[in-house]
Amino acid sequence: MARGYEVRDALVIARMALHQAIERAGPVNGQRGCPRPMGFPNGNWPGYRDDKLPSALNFPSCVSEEQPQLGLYPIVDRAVWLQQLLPLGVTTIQLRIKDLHGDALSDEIAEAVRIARDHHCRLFINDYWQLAVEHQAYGVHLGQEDLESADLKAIAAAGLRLGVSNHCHYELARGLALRPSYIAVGPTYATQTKDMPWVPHGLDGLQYWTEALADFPLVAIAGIKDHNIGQVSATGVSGVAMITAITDADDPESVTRDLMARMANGVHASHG
Ligand SMILES: Cc1ncc(COP(=O)(O)OP(=O)(O)O)c(N)n1
Ligand SMILES: Cc1ncsc1CCOP(=O)(O)O
Repeated sequence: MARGYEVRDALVIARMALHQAIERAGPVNGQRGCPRPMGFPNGNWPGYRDDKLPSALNFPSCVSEEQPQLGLYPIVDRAVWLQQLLPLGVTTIQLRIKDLHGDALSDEIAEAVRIARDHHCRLFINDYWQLAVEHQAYGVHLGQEDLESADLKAIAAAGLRLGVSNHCHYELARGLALRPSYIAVGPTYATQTKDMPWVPHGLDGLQYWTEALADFPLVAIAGIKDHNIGQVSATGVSGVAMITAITDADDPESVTRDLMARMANGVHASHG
C-alpha cells in the first residue's frame, strides 16, 4: 500500500510475495530456511475464491500450432468491418456493439460469425454472450463487471472461448481463477476511446504482465497506434487490440497492413 496500491491489490501482491519467498527459500550460507532476497513478485498467483463465480471452467484455448499468436486484434462495431479487414489476413477480431438491440443486434452478430468462419478468423463477441452462444461465435469477451451476470458455465459448455478484461492484480487473481482462453490487460497507454480510471501501465508494466502471466495468451489494449505497436509486440504479448488506430484511419486497409507488418517485425519496425 506504501507503493500506492489499493488494499485488494496489496493483499494479492503480498500473497504472491509470500508464496514466492517460500518457494525460493533454501539454504543460505549453510543456514536452512532463509527466504532468498527477491524483487517485486511476478508469479505464484493466489487462488481466488468468489461465491458468485464458478472456478476453473477451463475454456478452450484460442491459440494452436497453426495460429500460435492472436496477432493484430481489431475491435469493430459492425460486421462490414470484417468484410474489409479479414481478407488482409487479420486472424482475431472483436465485434463490440454498443448501439443496437433486438433483431438488428442479433443479425449483425450472425453476419459477423458467418464472415469470420469463411476466413477462419477468431471472432470474439463483446458482452452479448447469449447471442454469441446462439450464433456459435468463436468466443466471448467480458469485462470484470460482466463476469457475475454472465452464465460462464453455459459459455464453457457451448465450447466458446472466453477473454477477460483486467486492470490490476486483484482483477487478475479473480480472472485467472476462471482459466479463461486469454487475458486482456490495460490500459497500456492513455486512450480517448473509453473512460478508464486506471493509470496507464506503459511498456514496463506490460513487460511485467508478460512475465507474471507467462502461461496465458495476453492481449494488450488502449492507446496502441502505429508508432508504438512494435514495442508493444516486442514485450511478448500474444495479441494487440485496438479500435481507433484502425477505425478512425483515412485508409483502414493500408493502416491494418502496416500495423500487421510492424507487429511481425517487433521493436525494430517501430523505429522505422
Ligand atoms: C481485448 C479487449 N480488452 C478489453 C476490452 C474492454 O472490455 P470491457 O471491460 O467489457 O468494456 P467494454 O468493451 O464493454 O466497454 C475489450 N472489449 N476487449
Ligand atoms: C474497449 C477498451 N477497453 C479498454 S481500452 C478500450 C478502448 C481502446 O481503444 P483505442 O485502441 O482507440 O485506444
